[in-house]
Amino acid sequence: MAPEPLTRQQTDDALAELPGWSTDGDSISRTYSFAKHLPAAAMVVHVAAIQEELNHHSEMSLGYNKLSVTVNTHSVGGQVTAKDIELARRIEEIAAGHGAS
Ligand SMILES: C[C@H](O)[C@H](O)[C@H]1CNC2=NC(N)=NC(=O)C2=N1
Repeated sequence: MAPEPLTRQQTDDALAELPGWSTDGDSISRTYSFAKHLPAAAMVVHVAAIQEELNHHSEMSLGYNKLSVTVNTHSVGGQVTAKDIELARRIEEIAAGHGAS
């Protein structure tokens, strides 16, 4: 069953518990910074593994020492759902271990 889209208020409330994450109303995103490139690249692989586990996938953009993650739920036409919040929480759990800030 497709997840229900969150209201903007529900999204804002959820993001209040996820510092650094923001929304434009259509997706949620965060950019992480690293001391150098390889830790950023390693986090991409770790996030990809989590995404496969959840069967929910973000857009990731890797720079020299930055990783940007943006996610919404395709199955409801590109809106924010609890699946996106769950993925963000899971990414937050591993971020510090990769030296991300
Ligand atoms: C068939 C498969 O379950 C779907 O395509 C999954 C895969 N990953 C997904 N990721 C995201 N972000 N939204 C989806 O609706 C989605 N659906």
